[in-house]
Amino acid sequence: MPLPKTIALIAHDEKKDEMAEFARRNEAALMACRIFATGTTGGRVQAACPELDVTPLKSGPLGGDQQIGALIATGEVDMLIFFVDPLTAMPHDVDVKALMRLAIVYDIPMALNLATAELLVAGG
Ligand SMILES: O=C(CO)COP(=O)(O)O
Repeated sequence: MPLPKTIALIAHDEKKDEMAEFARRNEAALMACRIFATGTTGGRVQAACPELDVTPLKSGPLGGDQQIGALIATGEVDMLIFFVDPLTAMPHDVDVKALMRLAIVYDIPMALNLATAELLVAGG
């Protein structure tokens, strides 16, 4: 199954290396997609894979999660890959929860860890 046309990529700080490696490993599949990302994540992904079509939004704590939530609500993002750090308290935890809630409300595929993200890009 081909990937959806538009994907959001987000990684908390402790997971950004993992996201950059994930993007590199799956660069061929991601080439077919428009990618939205929170600010710092987008910069890391673009640096790792300069050929990818990455649109960076605001950094997560400054509203980036909410921007991606709005894109899900308007049907402009149809898959979410979000490498969450479960061991660090976040000042914008409510934004993170709101984003996950919208992904559930609009029933888009959502991966919150590497294992699930690999399944999604493999079409599983
Ligand atoms: O905080 C984030 C998601 O909640 C990620 O934001 P950055 O990609 O800007 O670090």
